[in-house]
Amino acid sequence: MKADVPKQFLLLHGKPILQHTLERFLAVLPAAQIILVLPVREQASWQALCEQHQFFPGIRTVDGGASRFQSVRCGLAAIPADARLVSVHDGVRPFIAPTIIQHSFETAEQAGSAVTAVPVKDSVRVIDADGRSRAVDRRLYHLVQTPQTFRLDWFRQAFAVDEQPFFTDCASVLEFSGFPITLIEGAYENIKITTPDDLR
Ligand SMILES: C[C@](O)(CO)[C@H](O)COP(=O)(O)O
Repeated sequence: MKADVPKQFLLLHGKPILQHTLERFLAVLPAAQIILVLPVREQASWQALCEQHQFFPGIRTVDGGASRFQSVRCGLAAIPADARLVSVHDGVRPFIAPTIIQHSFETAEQAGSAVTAVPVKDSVRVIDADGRSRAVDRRLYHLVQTPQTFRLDWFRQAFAVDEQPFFTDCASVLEFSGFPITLIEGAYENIKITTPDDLR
């Protein structure tokens, strides 16, 4: 992001991006237990931001790990044993629609998993080992987003494996253990704020 502060703490309309994201979930699921996973070095800054913006959501915050997989595991350890579903969302996806959050939980309740995704709109080319590119059928591809919601028992079993280099999201972790992945319709505006142009 080329900023001095972590991107989830940058202000959007005067509020930290992370606050926007959490407010979306709190509005849809007021009774859900939200666990915020943050790197240990960011915990104090987040508390300071909450004070500054008078944002006291009463949610549990835990220290993350060295990778996305390890951080999700840290969050998982804080989930009560009697919970049925777990949903993982990127803190930097503040434009998540309430309807998608609801649909994600409803689908996971029925199917065991609900992974938000949108069809690819542009043409797609794959770069082969020899450096040449070739066109592929874009109808075969979806762009994966969050939330990603799962049965908690599947999730715990899947996250007990050793971390693999191709784990880029929770869906790839559950798929590795053989659990079926059900896609639900996401939204193009549900962007992951990653680079300065995303913020604009
Ligand atoms: C989970 C995700 O948002 C799906 O597109 C993405 O894989 C997260 O990637 P990151 O590198 O952990 O931000």
